[in-house]
Amino acid sequence: MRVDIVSIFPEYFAPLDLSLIGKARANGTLRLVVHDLRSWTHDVHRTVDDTPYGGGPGMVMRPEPWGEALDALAPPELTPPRLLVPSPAGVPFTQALAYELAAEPHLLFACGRYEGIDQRVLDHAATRMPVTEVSLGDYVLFGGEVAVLVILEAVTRLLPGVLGNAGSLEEESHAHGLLEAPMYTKPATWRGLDVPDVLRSGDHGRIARWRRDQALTRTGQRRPDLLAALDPQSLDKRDVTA
Ligand SMILES: N#Cc1ccccc1Cn1ccc2ccc(-c3cc(N)[nH]n3)cc21
Repeated sequence: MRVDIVSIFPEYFAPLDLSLIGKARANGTLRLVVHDLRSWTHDVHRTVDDTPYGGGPGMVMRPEPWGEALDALAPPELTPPRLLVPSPAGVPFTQALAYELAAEPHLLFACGRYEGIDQRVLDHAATRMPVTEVSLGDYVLFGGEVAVLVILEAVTRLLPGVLGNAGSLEEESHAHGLLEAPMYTKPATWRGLDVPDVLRSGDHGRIARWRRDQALTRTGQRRPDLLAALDPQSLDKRDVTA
C-alpha cells in the first residue's frame, strides 16, 4: 500500500518510524511519504492560510497550495488515490472503514489545520478521485495529524503480514461487531484475584462460549448501540439462551 500524507507539521509523523508500522515501511508492505504543504507555496512567508469569507473566528487554509499538492500527488496519468480528509464533520471512522481502506492501493491524507481547508479543494478533488471526510469522534482536535496517526495504525495492522498472529484479528474488539472478552495471563492468582477457572480448564469449546458470553455482556453494558446493530443471524441460538 502506498500512503501520502500532506501536512504543515510533517514532524508529527515521526512516530511512524516506530514499532510495527516502522517494520511495515522497512519491508515494503507500507510505502509512506510525508509531505510539507508549504512545499507548494511560492511567497516568502510560505503562507497557507487566510481570513474566512463571511467573517468568523480563526483562519482557513488557502486552496492554492492544496490544489498544487493534490495535482502533484494524484497526477491524471496515474490511478487516482483515495483522498482522506480528517474533519469534525466527517463520517465516523470505524473498524469497517478501516478494513475498506486496508484494501485500497493508494491513500492520500490531507491534514487540515486552523478552521479547516477551503471547501473548493475537496469539491475539486472529488471531480477526479474518491474523497472521504472522516471523523474520529464527536470532539474537536487542533488538526488532522492525530486523526491520521490513528487511522493509519488501525489500517496498517490489517495489512497482510503486519500482525504476527492473524488469529488475533479474528478475536479482537469490533472484529465481529462485539467488544472483546476480558483477557488474563499468569500468575493464576494476583493480589488475591484469580483467573476465571474456565480459562484454565483446557476445554476450548467451553472457553469459546465463555468468551462469547462475556463479549455479549460487555457489549450490552458498554455499547448497546453495537448490539442493536448486530445482524440477528450472527447471533447463534446459544447466544440467546438465558
Ligand atoms: N476542520 C476543522 C475545525 C473546525 C472547527 C474548529 C477546529 C477545527 C480544527 N481542525 C482543523 C483541521 C481538522 C481536522 C480534523 C479535526 C477533527 C476531527 C475530529 N474527529 N475532531 N476534530 C479538526 C480539525
